[in-house]
Amino acid sequence: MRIIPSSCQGPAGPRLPRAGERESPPGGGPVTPPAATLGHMTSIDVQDLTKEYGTRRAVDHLTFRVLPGRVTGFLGPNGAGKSTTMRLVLGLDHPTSGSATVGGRAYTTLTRPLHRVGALLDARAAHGSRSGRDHLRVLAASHRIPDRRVDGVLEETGLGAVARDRVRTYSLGMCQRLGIAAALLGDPGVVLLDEPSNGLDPEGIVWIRALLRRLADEGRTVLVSSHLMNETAVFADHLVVLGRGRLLADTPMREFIDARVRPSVRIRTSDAAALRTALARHGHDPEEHPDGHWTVPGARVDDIGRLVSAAGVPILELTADEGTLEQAYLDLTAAETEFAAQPQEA
Ligand SMILES: Nc1ncnc2c1ncn2[C@@H]1O[C@H](COP(=O)(O)OP(=O)(O)OP(=O)(O)O)[C@@H](O)[C@H]1O
Repeated sequence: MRIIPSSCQGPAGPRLPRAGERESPPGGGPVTPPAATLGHMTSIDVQDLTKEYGTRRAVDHLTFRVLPGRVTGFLGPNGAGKSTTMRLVLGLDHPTSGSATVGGRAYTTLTRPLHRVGALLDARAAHGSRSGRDHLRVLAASHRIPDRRVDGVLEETGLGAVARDRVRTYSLGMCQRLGIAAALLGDPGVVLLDEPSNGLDPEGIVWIRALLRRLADEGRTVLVSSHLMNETAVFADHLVVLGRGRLLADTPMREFIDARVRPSVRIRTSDAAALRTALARHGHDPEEHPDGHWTVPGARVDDIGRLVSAAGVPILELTADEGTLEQAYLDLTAAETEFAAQPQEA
């Protein structure tokens, strides 16, 4: 969900159930314990989840689990169903079939939901005529959260200095920070963020990386959608990838890349003939590039370093190219991209 507002005003964002609206668990089940005692009860479970809008299937028999203690990156091309899945987890939409639960319970049945799940879906949700602080105070009051927590999350998200300014004067990055502050207000064990880096400046990007890492290290369940591959590669431990509403991958980050991108070694030399001869002698088939550097596909940097050194080849640069998340992601989703350019007709 990419959003480019000129202020935080815009269509009303999703309204989370208020404390007074809580429902008893179906069948009179146990009351939800406070966040501090949740432990293993914070996983998100998506089970055979399907959502159709008319004839359009946005989510298609999706099954995956998001576990605590790690940051899970939620990836997929435009229209893949990421936001719809998040909305279904948050009870903001009803599934056509299947289920999405948090700690084994549907979101709408949670007692003190803001203490269990914090979410940023739409940074424009805040009312522009209120100050950032008042926006959070209203939210806090409706969930019986003390005002001191409001000041805590304002400081934590770097909004302390602008807390009393009207939200309509906020930049997109400030709106994102306010949305994240709202998500953290109840100190929840589960955090869902839809493109939190959108609009953040470089300092904000570094800040969100550290925040996500801390939330995971504290044992929380963290699900973060993003279109920024380089960013996701930095903050995510695990990936869930969708394509056309279906699950394409549910795997640790490193395994995802290693399974799809063959590592190679990059070399620059002042003696190309000597390099080629030395590599060919050991069965390598290097590729020359227009800017003068060479790559050795499927090789390890230690092995190549040793053999070119033994052969006396002058080396200007020698680096391991381990493959990027972007390369692996594009390889996986190439056939899935809904809005990929159509082949031009002759
Ligand atoms: N309320 C709705 N009514 C009709 N169709 C919808 C609705 N919400 C989503 N869709 C459709 O469902 C599909 C999945 O959309 P969704 O927003 O979940 O994808 P996404 O992966 O979050 O995309 P993006 O990365 O562009 O934000 C799209 O085809 C979208 O047009």
